[in-house]
Amino acid sequence: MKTYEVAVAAIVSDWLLLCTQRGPSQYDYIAHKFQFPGGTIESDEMGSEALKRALEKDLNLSLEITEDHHMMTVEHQYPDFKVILHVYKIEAENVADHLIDHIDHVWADSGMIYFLEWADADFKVMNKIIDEGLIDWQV
Ligand SMILES: Nc1nc2c([nH]c(=O)n2[C@H]2C[C@H](O)[C@@H](COP(=O)(O)OP(=O)(O)OP(=O)(O)O)O2)c(=O)[nH]1
Repeated sequence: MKTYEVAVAAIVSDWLLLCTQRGPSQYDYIAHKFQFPGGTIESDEMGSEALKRALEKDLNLSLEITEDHHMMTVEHQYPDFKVILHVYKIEAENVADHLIDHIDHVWADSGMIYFLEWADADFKVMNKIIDEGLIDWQV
């Protein structure tokens, strides 16, 4: 079964998390789910390089990302493939994102985050973001 290594970003700005919504997919358990922005790591790339490339391509977002930003790695088995998500934590101000490859996005606080329909692999990451107090409740 195929395994994808994916570099994704937990982008936090002003105590809110950037959550992006995928478009259609051949797999209904992935289609239209919320996810962290990012992309598949090519064989000759570091995760941080793949992530920088994906954010520029998908969000027109240029950010300084190094391996020092690596926060955690999680694995998840979907019915048809496995993903290994390498998660990078990016704290930035005035992030101006422009959706190119997603159908919607939300800057979520810790109250809203669990109301979104996430890709299953992402739940462990969200729990860590909440545990670490990276995002806040907004009134
Ligand atoms: N980007 C991203 N992918 C995720 C997340 N969670 C998760 O299970 N995935 C899965 C969905 C995809 O099957 C796989 C690869 O992600 P990808 O962004 O490269 O997806 P894709 O198949 O649309 O690839 P591409 O055409 O954009 O290159 O990882 C997540 O939080 N962010």
